[in-house]
Amino acid sequence: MSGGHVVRLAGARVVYGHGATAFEALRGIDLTIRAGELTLLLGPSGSGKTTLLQVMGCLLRPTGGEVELFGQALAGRGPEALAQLRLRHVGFVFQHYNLFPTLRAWENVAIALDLKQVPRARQRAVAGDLLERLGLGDRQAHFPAELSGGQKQRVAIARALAGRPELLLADEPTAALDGRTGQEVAGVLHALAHQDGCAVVVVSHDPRMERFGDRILHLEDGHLKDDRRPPRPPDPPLSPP
Ligand SMILES: Nc1ncnc2c1ncn2[C@@H]1O[C@H](COP(=O)(O)OP(=O)(O)OP(=O)(O)O)[C@@H](O)[C@H]1O
Repeated sequence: MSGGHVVRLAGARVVYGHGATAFEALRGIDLTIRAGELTLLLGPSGSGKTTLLQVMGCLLRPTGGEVELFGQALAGRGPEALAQLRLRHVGFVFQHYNLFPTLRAWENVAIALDLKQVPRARQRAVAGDLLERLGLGDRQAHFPAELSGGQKQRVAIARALAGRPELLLADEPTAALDGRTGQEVAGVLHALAHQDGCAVVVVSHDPRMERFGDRILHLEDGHLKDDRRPPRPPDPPLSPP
């Protein structure tokens, strides 16, 4: 495989368990993820979507096949090298936000800046800029319990962006949100791909996400089914109104 793409998988397989209980969750995935696009990954429960996201994010080493991140093959790299790759290049967003309840919004973002070794004196300002950008300038000192679901998810996106990732992986980011808020969060993710050139991959059951996908991939029983483009992707502003 050659470089130039954010992620490339060739014949990627994942088998969970051993012997009689072995289960093949991914059965030979060939896939390229490009910068500047939102790739939407759809599929029924148990089809392997989260497993595929974990392989792309170096959280899970495939049982077989090849994975390349930024043109670098992952085979043979140890856990520490994979952790460094993740830290430098990949941001994660989850359905349930995974915010620390005892930390304020800006502190939840600053945690990620700490890992990136941004000096402590700068962290508040950088976290503030990120939250401002996501429309949360006036919510920086709030605790998660004082924020709406959409605001919590935007804090989680700000935290994922703290490391300036080239690859943003989101697992059901709108599943816990109502329609309008889900659309706003989807618009933020879409804008990150289009305005910042990030490669964004979103796993979703949510049909409302479809219009935000530049590419739509369908996973069934560990196989990729097809790849189609909707006729006209929207171009919403980054900050919700
Ligand atoms: N750690 C594990 N050990 C054994 N089997 C697992 C493990 N993780 C996932 N699986 C199985 O692998 C298959 C794919 O799981 P995965 O979580 O990737 O699916 P999914 O498409 O994300 O599902 P959902 O939409 O329900 O989250 C499922 O059948 C699941 O039961």
